[in-house]
Amino acid sequence: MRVHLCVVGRLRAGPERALIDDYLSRFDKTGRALGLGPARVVEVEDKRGGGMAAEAALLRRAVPDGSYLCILDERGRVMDSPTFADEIAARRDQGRGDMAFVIGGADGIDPALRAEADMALSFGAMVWPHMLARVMLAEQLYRAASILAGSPYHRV
Ligand SMILES: C[S@@+](CC[C@H](N)C(=O)[O-])C[C@H]1O[C@@H](n2cnc3c(N)ncnc32)[C@H](O)[C@@H]1O
Repeated sequence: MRVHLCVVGRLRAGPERALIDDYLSRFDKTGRALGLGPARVVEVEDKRGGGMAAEAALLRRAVPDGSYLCILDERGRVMDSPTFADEIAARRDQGRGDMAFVIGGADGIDPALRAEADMALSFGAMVWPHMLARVMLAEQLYRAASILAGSPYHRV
């Protein structure tokens, strides 16, 4: 199952980008034997200032048809890492070819796109900057693959 991180805004080279690349390449390596991956990041940017609706149009184009769509939103469902891993495994086992995660920009995700999502995932009630949300998602994807592989990366 391919994994797409569809995000608003371009992230320049720097520590956040290095972490994302590292976690996603670890996810790809660990996930290969599990039928997970590869993961890719698609950055969209609306340069005309069209706001959330314009960003939503770009994000919809970035999400492959038939994807299981999970938006990231502080009002979404909070879950522990093993449950997140189970969610991903369940989509794979349902035969989904693609799972897409959407992270919004400074204004968040357009309500119409939010309503189209199959799931809303929260990293807690606090609002995080989008670049940190990307790093956290990349790490949780790697953690999920490690849990499913039975490797000792995740310890409670
Ligand atoms: C700076 S936040 C935007 C917050 C915006 N004020 C709003 O009302 O949604 C940018 C993006 O990061 C993600 N994000 C931020 N905090 C989050 C959290 N606690 N859980 C999940 N995603 C989060 C969301 O995708 C959000 O659209």
